[in-house]
Amino acid sequence: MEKLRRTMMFVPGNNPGMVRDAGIYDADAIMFDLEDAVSLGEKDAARLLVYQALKQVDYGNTEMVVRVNALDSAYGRNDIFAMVKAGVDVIRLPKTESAQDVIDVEAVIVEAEEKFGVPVGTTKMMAAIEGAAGTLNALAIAQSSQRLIGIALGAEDYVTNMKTRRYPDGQELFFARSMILHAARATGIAAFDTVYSDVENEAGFRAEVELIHQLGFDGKSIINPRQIKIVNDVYAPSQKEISHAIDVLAAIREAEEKGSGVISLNGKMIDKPIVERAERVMLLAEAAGLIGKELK
Ligand SMILES: CC(C)(COP(=O)(O)OP(=O)(O)OC[C@H]1O[C@@H](n2cnc3c(N)ncnc32)[C@H](O)[C@@H]1OP(=O)(O)O)[C@@H](O)C(=O)NCCC(=O)NCCSC(=O)C[C@@](O)(CC(=O)O)C(=O)O
Ligand SMILES: [Mg+2]
Repeated sequence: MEKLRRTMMFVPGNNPGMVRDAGIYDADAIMFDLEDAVSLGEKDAARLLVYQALKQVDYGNTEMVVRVNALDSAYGRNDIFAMVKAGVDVIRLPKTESAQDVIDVEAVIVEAEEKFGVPVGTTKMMAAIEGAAGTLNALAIAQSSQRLIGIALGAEDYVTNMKTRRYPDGQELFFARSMILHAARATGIAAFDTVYSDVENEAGFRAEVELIHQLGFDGKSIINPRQIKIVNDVYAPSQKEISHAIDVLAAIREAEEKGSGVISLNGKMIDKPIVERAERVMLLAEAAGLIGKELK
């Protein structure tokens, strides 16, 4: 079954209080950051803090992601070794520019898995695209490893690279968002939108979430627990969508029982993509607490 990742919450890896309590807010994924949220002087301490947290703190079933430093920095290799040893679920590469960036990081992950007796292939990856080169190479990046669960936009770095800034309507991100979405969908992996840095602007944040939901993103990187409910609200299906999904799934079950290939509901033909959408509506409805498992 598809794993829901509506929210991936960045948690600065050098903040002991935030790292310790990150699990209480019910983000779909927690993303400890060892890269840009951590100053150079704190890199080693942050790596140790995140390592200890992954080993000792109970984050329940929440997916644990760590954004490591780039491999060509003084920290990337040590970050990867420590996180693999700690049993992290997903390693996020920052500022991915090419398929080779992913292949290089994967090689270090394999080394670390072998060294620490972690079954090879266990550690998943995601790649953040944060500039023009990565955007143009999005498809090759998405195709570069079986370990990739998804690709993500990093808009703050992206707009800097593009010599612009972020605007309320997000026009400046349209090409990158489209490239990332198409690359993800073409390869069957997930697409994650970028952070919204103005935490106090809830209306602006909601408008951005509505836009990326409409475009088809699986979810969004976030930076503050207050952003979780807004994302979950926007991604929750309406009662009308849920009722329709229930009818679609009932119709397909009935058709299967009768051995019929063609299904119609209220005079409209129901085909595979409609059934797939109905299943996803039910998954999102269950995650939003709008239905019980028995209705799925
Ligand atoms: C923004 C702010 C300072 C606001 O602080 P405030 O104090 O006003 O927050 P409040 O709401 O008052 O906090 C209420 C309670 O929640 C706790 N709490 C808050 N935030 C929490 C959190 N994140 N994790 C766990 N706990 C948290 C807090 O400790 C308090 O707990 P308590 O005291 O117990 O009540 C704070 O949120 C924060 O630091 N965020 C993370 C920033 C960060 O990680 N940036 C790097 C990643 S982006 C990047 O690099 C760009 C990118 O690369 C991205 C891409 O690639 O997509 C690109 O290029 O675009
Ligand atoms: Mg960035």
